[in-house]
Amino acid sequence: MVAAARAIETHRPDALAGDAYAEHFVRAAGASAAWPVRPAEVPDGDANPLWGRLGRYFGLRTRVLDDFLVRSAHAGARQVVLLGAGLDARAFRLDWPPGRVIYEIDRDGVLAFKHHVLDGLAAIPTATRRPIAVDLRDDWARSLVSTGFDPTVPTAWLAEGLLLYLPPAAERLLIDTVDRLSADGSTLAFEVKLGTESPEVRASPVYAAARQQIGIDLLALFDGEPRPDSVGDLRGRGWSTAVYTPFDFARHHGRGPRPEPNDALASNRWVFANRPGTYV
Ligand SMILES: C[S@@+](CC[C@H](N)C(=O)[O-])C[C@H]1O[C@@H](n2cnc3c(N)ncnc32)[C@H](O)[C@@H]1O
Repeated sequence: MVAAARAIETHRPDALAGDAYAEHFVRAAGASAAWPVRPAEVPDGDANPLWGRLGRYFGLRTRVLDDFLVRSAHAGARQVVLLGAGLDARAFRLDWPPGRVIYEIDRDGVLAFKHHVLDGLAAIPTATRRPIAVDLRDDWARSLVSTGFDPTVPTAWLAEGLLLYLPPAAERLLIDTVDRLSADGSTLAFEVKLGTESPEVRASPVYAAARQQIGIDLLALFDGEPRPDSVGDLRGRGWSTAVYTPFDFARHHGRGPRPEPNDALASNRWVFANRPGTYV
């Protein structure tokens, strides 16, 4: 779904991010004609709650986190770790400074599908890329370090669209591991949902549209348990943190999504954290 949104974003006249691989992932997944990859294929355009509004949200998120990673790399991060990398093609499409190493962590089946598509396109990474097939509920630090990750140099970490699917114990493990393996000057960005959705929000058009248009119950995918306070945890460990709503960035870029009543996006926060030693 994120890949379809990125494909649509790529072809918007006011695109905030470009991902030429995204539409190939959607097609290879065998998604039916109901899955658009161009703005012209979206029924009702921007008024469509799923591919219009939520799609714009994914486009905005992609751009904001592209900027975060590239800025971190230029500020001194030598390594990038994409946690729950999914079909993120940043290792192929961003202009990395020389010498950067990108680790992509996800489950085996997801990475196998990704490699099948990228190999078919003869895609060439723009940095050294090291995929790691591991479950983030397990001891993934060991796999990361044994693949060459160096905890003594600054790292940029990203958990985009991930924590809302993980059980609280895995989120706590993730924050603890990032803290333990981060040299001074490291950065972390992640997305959280504050609390569980109210009945009004659960009835919002975006969730209904996902069920109707692509047969996916998004709410059923979220982990429903109370979330840990990862921002407070990081602050207690000496990280500086800044928390934004997506609407802050939408305003900055002069486009949607904008807040609306019973908004499924209202509880989303994007968190940027720095380990003292640099400021990105
Ligand atoms: C919504 S996707 C986001 C993917 C990517 N970060 C992006 O924004 O394009 C969530 C990803 O997290 C991965 N994921 C979820 N639970 C995981 C787990 N326990 N271990 C490893 N990966 C996991 C999924 O396989 C999926 O690729």
